[in-house]
Amino acid sequence: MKSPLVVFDLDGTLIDTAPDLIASLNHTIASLDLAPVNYENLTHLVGHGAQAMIERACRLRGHPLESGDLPPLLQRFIAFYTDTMPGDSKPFPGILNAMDALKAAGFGLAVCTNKLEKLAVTLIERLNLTHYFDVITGGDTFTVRKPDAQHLIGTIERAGGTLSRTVMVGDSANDILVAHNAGVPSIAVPFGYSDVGVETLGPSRVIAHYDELTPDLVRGLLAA
Ligand SMILES: O=C(O)COP(=O)(O)O
Ligand SMILES: [Mg+2]
Repeated sequence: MKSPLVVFDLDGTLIDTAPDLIASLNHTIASLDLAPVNYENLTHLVGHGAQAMIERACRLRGHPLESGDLPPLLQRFIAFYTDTMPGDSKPFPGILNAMDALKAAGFGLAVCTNKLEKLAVTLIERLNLTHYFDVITGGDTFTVRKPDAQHLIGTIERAGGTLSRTVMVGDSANDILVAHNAGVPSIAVPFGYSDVGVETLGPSRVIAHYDELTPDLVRGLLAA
């Protein structure tokens, strides 16, 4: 039987990236003379990748984008974010111990994020976390992204895992939805960037701290 696989979302789940996402977004929209956004705004903006984040921020600031506006803004975002990474971004409390314990128990670990793959890989590299993961897939790795089941299914395939032995961990609607769509159990964390309470998203479990993310919890969800 294949080892269990735990697939993590990135922004708001593995890593607290909010300060750098906000700074990069504000650097980007400043070029249009738009007022900055804050953490409260971010929960409505993040989760669908950089393009959607920029489009939503511009709309929020009363400047809906026209076709052709986006590419230079996206380049500006990517350049600034790449230059500043890892910035103030850091792994959430307890996640490294939890991943160490999962790996020691023989579990595979993977990342399935709607962040652009290159940005996700670079951030994880600069935080020296690359060795934890069998695979990192982003919002542009496949032709579809979360909440489309194929993003998670493709991630599991690349990690050498199997659908019936996988649990998804995330902070937002797209993570719980992608797990539901792929038919795998999900664990929600309440400290990320969801604009609604994560318990309302229908996860299999909510954990308040990564101390709770043990091999036994994952085995229990897989057995249920
Ligand atoms: O960057 C985003 O918009 C989403 O990132 P996430 O899927 O890792 O939460
Ligand atoms: Mg997230």
